[in-house]
Amino acid sequence: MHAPLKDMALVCWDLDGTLIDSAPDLATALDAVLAERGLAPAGLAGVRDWIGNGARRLVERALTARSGNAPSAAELEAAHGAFLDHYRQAPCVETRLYPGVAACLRSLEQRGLKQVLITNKPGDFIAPILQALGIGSHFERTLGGDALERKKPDPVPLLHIARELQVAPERALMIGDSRNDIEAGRAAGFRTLALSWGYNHGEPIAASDPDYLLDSLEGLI
Ligand SMILES: O=C(O)COP(=O)(O)O
Ligand SMILES: [Mg+2]
Repeated sequence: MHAPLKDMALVCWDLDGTLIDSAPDLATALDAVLAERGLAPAGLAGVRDWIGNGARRLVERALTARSGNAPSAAELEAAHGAFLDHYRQAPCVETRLYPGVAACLRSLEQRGLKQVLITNKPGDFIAPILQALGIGSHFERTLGGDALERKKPDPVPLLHIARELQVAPERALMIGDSRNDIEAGRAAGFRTLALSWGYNHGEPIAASDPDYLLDSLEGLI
């Protein structure tokens, strides 16, 4: 068995930038919100740099960058609501699985590993996207960014899942594309695996010093 999975019982997957390239549909919704406010689009590049800490932070970063000012609480509230409305209408039009994802999820399941999804994305969007892409059946649990008081990089969601599934932290692996995943995993006492293709606020994920770093999921199968 490959080193990252040795002695593991539980694999916790991040969603955006790890399993799915969701930036195009996020950009469509975000750009609609910006256009309604007379602001220039965020585009794919903006989304890729600003995603990772949940929808509200994505909208806040976009408004701040494109208007030159941080939004007031009321402006942010309204724009966040508008973003969720737009995204809800089309969460999985251009969103795609990254190469090797479906095969990897199948392979790990066949080896008897428990698999769960821990994302900072609002929970309502998880099932429609997983279903549209045909990977929903592989996860014993899914946890959205609004499910608990705290989200990644806080370890709370990871520890919550490990407790629920009765797996010791040292037998759990967090796999993700961003420093939020690696910091959460380390703080939870999990092993950490970073994937190089996702979104990490414009920085190389190696800077977060994960236990393992892969450029392809072939390395896990
Ligand atoms: O910030 C988001 O909404 C995406 O978060 P994720 O990378 O934790 O799936
Ligand atoms: Mg991610």
